[in-house]
Amino acid sequence: MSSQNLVTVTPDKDNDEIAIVTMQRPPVNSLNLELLQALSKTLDELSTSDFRAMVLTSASPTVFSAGLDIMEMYKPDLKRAEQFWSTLQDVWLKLFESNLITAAAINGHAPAGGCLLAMSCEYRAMVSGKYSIGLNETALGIVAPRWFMDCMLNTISQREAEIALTTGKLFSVEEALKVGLIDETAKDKEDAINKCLGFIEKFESIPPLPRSMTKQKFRANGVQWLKANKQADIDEFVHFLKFPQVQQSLEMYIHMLKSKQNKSE
Ligand SMILES: CCCC/C=C\CC(=O)SCCNC(=O)CCNC(=O)[C@H](O)C(C)(C)COP(=O)(O)OP(=O)(O)OC[C@H]1O[C@@H](n2cnc3c(N)ncnc32)[C@H](O)[C@@H]1OP(=O)(O)O
Repeated sequence: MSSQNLVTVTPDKDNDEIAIVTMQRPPVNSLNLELLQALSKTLDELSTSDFRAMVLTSASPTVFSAGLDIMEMYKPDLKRAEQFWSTLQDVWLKLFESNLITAAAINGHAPAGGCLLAMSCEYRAMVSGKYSIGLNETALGIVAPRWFMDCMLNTISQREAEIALTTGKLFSVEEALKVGLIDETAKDKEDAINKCLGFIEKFESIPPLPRSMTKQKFRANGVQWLKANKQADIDEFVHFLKFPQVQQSLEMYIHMLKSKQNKSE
């Protein structure tokens, strides 16, 4: 699939000022460099378009996004790893600080980087079912960067976030609702999108500029560190990938994912 098709933008059928942004990198929307580049380009285009709001969702029936593509971190080409991390930083900054009203229709699992994308939006509706969401990095033997943590702190309490991150917790849909990691549950993807549209409707009579400036002021503390330390953060990521223990943990995790699949065959 060409990178152009990895993300589609469709106007909502009843309101052409709302973009439905769909990630479609089968099977699980894992965020590789190309998907991140497509997201970054889409966010640039949306920021200068007539759209005033976006709903982020996925074309997969059971996965919103499986997070970062582990193959980008396992035995990586270091130049590509730098570009990969820098693009992830850009996607996060563009989405977290977007002028648009942003909502996530989470139609399946959203671990790690998938949770980051959802948390970067202003509102989250998640389809009920045996899905999970959270920052599970420690369970993989890796450490979430501090801007992932800052992003979670914009959503849930410091105490809940610290326990969740240190234990690598993946929340069930009910648990996520209870701690405020998601705002509402939905019966299916269509219902999740409708709930996002309901959230967007709240701003019907609010002028866009003061709205987005207010949002950005609330979010300024979270982005300040990354903006001041972009290159140091890239260097730390690349340095971290060079540790044999990190590569070993990733290798074990990849085997676990593959053997999980063999078992269910
Ligand atoms: C300093 C570093 C900081 C890093 C910060 C962030 C880190 C991350 O985001 S790391 C990624 C964390 N993600 C996960 O832990 C999720 C892993 N995946 C799953 O748990 C399941 O795949 C999921 C629940 C999302 C979906 O389950 P299923 O629908 O049952 O699918 P499969 O598990 O069978 O997967 C299908 C296929 O996709 C491959 N896969 C899954 N996730 C990833 C991934 N994140 N990266 C790359 N590839 C992934 C999986 O191995 C299967 O591949 P095949 O065997 O080749 O079909």
